[in-house]
Amino acid sequence: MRILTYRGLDTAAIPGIDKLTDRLAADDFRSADVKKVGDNLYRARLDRSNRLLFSLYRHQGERCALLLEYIPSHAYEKSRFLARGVDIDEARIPAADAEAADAAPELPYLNPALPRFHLLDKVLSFDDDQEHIYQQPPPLVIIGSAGSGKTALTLEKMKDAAGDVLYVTRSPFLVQNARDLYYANGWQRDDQDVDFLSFREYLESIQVPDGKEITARAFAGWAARQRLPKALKDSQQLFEEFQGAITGADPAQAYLSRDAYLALGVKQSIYPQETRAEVYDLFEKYLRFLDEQGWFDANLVSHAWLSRVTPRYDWVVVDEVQDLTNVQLLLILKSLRAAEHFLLCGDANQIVHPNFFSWSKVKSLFWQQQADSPGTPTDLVRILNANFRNSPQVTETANRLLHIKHARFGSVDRESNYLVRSCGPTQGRVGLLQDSERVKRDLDQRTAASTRFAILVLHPEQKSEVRKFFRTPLVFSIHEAKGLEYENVLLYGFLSSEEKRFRDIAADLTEADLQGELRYARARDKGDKSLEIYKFYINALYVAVTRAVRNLYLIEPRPKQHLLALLGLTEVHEGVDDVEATTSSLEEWRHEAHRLELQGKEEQAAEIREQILKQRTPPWTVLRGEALETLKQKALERGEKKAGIALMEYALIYYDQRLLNALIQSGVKAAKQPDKALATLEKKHYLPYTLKHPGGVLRETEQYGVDFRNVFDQTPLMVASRMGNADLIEALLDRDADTNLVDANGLNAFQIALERACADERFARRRLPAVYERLAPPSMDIQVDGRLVKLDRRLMEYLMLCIAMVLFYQRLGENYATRAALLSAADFEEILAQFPESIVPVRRKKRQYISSILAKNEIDRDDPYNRKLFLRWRRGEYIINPRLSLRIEGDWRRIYDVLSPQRLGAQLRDPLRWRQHLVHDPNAAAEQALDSLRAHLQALSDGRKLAELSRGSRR
Ligand SMILES: Nc1ncnc2c1ncn2[C@@H]1O[C@H](COP(=O)(O)OP(=O)(O)OP(=O)(O)O)[C@@H](O)[C@H]1O
Repeated sequence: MRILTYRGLDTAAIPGIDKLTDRLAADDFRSADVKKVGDNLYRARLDRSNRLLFSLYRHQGERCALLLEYIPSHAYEKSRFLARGVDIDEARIPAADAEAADAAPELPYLNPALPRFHLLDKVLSFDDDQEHIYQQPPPLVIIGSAGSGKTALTLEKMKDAAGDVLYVTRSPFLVQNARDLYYANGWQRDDQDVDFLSFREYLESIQVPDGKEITARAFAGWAARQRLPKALKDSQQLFEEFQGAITGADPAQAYLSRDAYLALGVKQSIYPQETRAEVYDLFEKYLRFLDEQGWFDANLVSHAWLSRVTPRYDWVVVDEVQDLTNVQLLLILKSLRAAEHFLLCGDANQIVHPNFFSWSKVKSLFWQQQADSPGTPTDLVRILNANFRNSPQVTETANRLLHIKHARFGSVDRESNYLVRSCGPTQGRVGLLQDSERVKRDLDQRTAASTRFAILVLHPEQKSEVRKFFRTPLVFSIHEAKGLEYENVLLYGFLSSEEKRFRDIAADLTEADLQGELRYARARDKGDKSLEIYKFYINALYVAVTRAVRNLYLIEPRPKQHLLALLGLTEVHEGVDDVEATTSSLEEWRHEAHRLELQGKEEQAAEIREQILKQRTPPWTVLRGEALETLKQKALERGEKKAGIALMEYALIYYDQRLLNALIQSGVKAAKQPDKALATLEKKHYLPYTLKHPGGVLRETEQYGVDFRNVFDQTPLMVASRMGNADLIEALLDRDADTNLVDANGLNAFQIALERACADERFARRRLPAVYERLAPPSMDIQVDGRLVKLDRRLMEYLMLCIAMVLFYQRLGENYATRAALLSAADFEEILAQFPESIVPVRRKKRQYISSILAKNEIDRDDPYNRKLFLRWRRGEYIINPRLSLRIEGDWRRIYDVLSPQRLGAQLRDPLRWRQHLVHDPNAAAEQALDSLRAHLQALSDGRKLAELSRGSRR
């Protein structure tokens, strides 16, 4: 058996490791005392009390043991790889033998020369190029085609960096994905603080810009309202020109002057000289449009922010750098404490519209930055040219395209001048299909229900043509296709829609022009503008082809085209028997819709939900806004009994003590015994959420979507969380339930479980750990002093802010009404004391520690890591900073708009009577106190200073 060691495992520090690995290598599992302790997790015996954890794999018929973790003194509960909180009884776990490896998963690639492996979401053995780059110090620019492992390698390199680290890329989807990969399998490093930010979030972390970022869609809407001359009809192209040529390219200015724009060289603009004046007129209109309609342009903001950004990172990683402009990149690099501590990766061949990205520009940007620090390395660029994602057949076609592009237009630049070596795990097919009714019908039948088959067209208008023949919702124009990948891809009329262009591209090339390696060559005719325009078409085709992981099909009405012949596609197939016929489950379609939504492909996601999932809107009325007001009227003013009960239920769910008081006063007796009423309510409304087999809940999610709202404005995830049903939570998360949605109190599902745990010690001990693990969102977006702060869930501040939100309802009203007190360290201490160790370690539960966190995050405290979460009202008493905002479902909302101050209340108390006729009603005084608290919160939210307010003294 082959032995491989995880890169994070320090074998030198493990006693008896050599003897044990010898035994494993000899397949002697018996002497190694191997036992199975988890899913592909085995433990072997090092000595009496120490153990080693490993996994089994196969590679090309060979058995492999992958050593993962040292477990000293039976301390399985501290293991990174075993699920937290495991309880392993060594005497009861089954023994395993070496044959277990024969059924183990296959490793797609294994470098024969490297004994160490890496681990993200899966095991990786780096090839020689990857390993070489992995060993290089920064600065580094890693260039590689799609699927060459840039992201994987970069993330592994990032793990070696201590201090403050930034990972930034344009697409929010990629950011989320990268973060998940990074922390997969329980990875953590205490001396590292990583921000995973999309470029927009990065801008916001310097200063949140006013308005919303302009989108291609909004731009297209604006462009449609202009009278555009024919040459400027393509709004996407115009958008690219504004964002890549007029703004963004020159960091020295926000945008080019008219003269500077007109003077741009042929290669610096999409448009020929004669149309540029009109383009610039439109650009000026665009600037006005942004201003008037409250949009912002990321380049313009980036330029403005150059004067605000300060160094705050020790390491910066920029992924998909080709999607960023020069000014954006400069803004990122300026956040570095040491200018050369960066890692950039990207692929110039994946640019669809020419946005004027070039590696030489990136390099010169770096050199400008470095002007005053000579002695930095000159050779920054490293190239990855393997492909681990696509089948060899698809890679071969992509390589041919690179050849054609090279032969016709010269190299994009010296750095993007390489072919791709396929390490693709599976074989595939590339074929041309007959454009006939029968083929299309058969193809549709095989693919309509499959999430693994997508159709790509060049122009958005072609989508409606495709829909005449194909039912699949997975139809994309090339601009939408970037970043997507599917097992099977059909290009429909891709070349025929621009036959002349593609004919001109293929020109008189012959097979002989497509041989050998690419050599760096400049374009044949630099002045020929048309060549620039053609690049769009060839790049588009390149991107389209590389979306296919395994099989690529083309249907062309006119299949006899020279370019197709150059790609080796001369034979037209009439049968589609080879095409995989799959019916994806509803589950898979749900995932697909969700994945597309995350990537901003709303149109296709909506189509899936409508056509395939057939989701409906629930028939009931959700209690919010007007419906809630009407209910209040019926219950409180008209005294309707049924309405009274419904309103009481609402008040109980939302800790609305004021509403409960009103109900008691209007004679709803049950409201006097909230605990009893709550138990009844849970039986009445939440029973299906407590069952071991929650089929009823899941069926409802199938009808209405996983995040539907019940009458109380709660999603199924929120209710499952409230009931502490970890299995149901798991099932809902598997269906992509959204953990960020909030209820009518502004609390998300995780905070709802916290709310319960704060009030119920048993829940905190028994239910909270499993819920916490699954539901706490990785970070909270907060805004303080106009800047975005991503509060990571690993921080104590995250938990403290969440608890403060919960205590707002549970304690603040009572504290203030009875003692004129707010929230203190004692309140937090009391709550945290009942949380289990796995959530909060003992040292973090101590009063002193809690006080230090409150103090460190006071708004006026001078501390570099102050997140300004709390306002100190008076000594030892706090509220959440009223000037703090939270991002809720995409929009910034001030904290006391998210929470509901009108719900602050205190329990009714009996009037005090003394002598014979003197009566004091404490309830009126309490209400008065709370009114003044509400007024204070409002004033502080509006920007008044605490010192300006007259605060009541303690009673
Ligand atoms: N050495 C390796 N062995 C096996 N699989 C690998 C290896 N390196 C990368 N991969 C896998 O190949 C796939 C592509 O890698 P990755 O996403 O890092 O590529 P990329 O260059 O960033 O691609 P893109 O430009 O499309 O984002 C991933 O599934 C990754 O896990």
